[in-house]
Amino acid sequence: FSTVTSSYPDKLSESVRVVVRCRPLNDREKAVSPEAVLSVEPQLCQCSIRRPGGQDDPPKQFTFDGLRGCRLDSRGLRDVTVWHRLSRSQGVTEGYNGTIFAYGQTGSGKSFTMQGVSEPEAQRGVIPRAFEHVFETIQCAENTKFLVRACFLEIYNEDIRDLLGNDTKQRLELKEHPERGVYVRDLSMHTVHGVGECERMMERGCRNRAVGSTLMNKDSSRSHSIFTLHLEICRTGEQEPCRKAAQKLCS
Ligand SMILES: Nc1ncnc2c1ncn2[C@@H]1O[C@H](COP(=O)(O)OP(=O)(O)OP(=O)(O)O)[C@@H](O)[C@H]1O
Repeated sequence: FSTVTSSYPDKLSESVRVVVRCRPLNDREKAVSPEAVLSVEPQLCQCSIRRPGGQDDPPKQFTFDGLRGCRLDSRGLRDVTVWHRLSRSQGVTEGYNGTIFAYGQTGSGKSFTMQGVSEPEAQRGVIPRAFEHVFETIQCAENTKFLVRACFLEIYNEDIRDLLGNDTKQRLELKEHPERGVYVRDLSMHTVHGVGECERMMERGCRNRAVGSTLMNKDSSRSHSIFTLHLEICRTGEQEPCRKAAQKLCS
């Protein structure tokens, strides 16, 4: 995607960036009201919402750091760039902490956006793209050693569970340490060496997630999950201490 230009800037002074994704109407929504009330202008990162039936009312307009529409045609390719860059934009391999999380009502496409599907390429999620980015960067890095460890937890009804632990039903405690900050006690950590290992852990953890059903989404997850990659970055032959950074991927 690197040759495709995008209005989504590479370097922003803001530490928080908001990218909006609009999903196509599903069959239930089309049956209720086939009228499209949302229009998007990805180049301007703007979307407009019209009141249903209010043809004469001016639409409400919103601007974000990036925007991806529903279509996956040739123009959609440019929109994919936004997604691709989002998953690459976090500087975890340079020692900066980062979080990517999806926010929206049930059925809006949070899991689909974060996890996605392997085919077509354009529908791959932010999480697999972020795995690739981290390990591609590690492979290309010179004079630097990396230790990568993963953990995966679920928050469901205020309870925290370790999706990769020996006992995935056990409730874990949230603690705070003056140097470490907020952490989950007894959360298991797993050393990972590549994208395949991360994907297998993700699959294993997802099988242990609580899945419910809502009127708006028959596969509703009803819970939040956080997959974290913890990196230790050591420059070989230098005296400076190793840096630590974490990339959190939430859905
Ligand atoms: N961009 C998209 N294109 C096509 N289908 C989509 C898209 N986004 C979501 N969907 C479909 O919409 C349904 C709901 O998506 P998803 O499960 O990701 O929602 P969610 O926001 O995670 O919901 P919940 O909070 O209830 O878990 C799924 O069947 C998914 O395949």
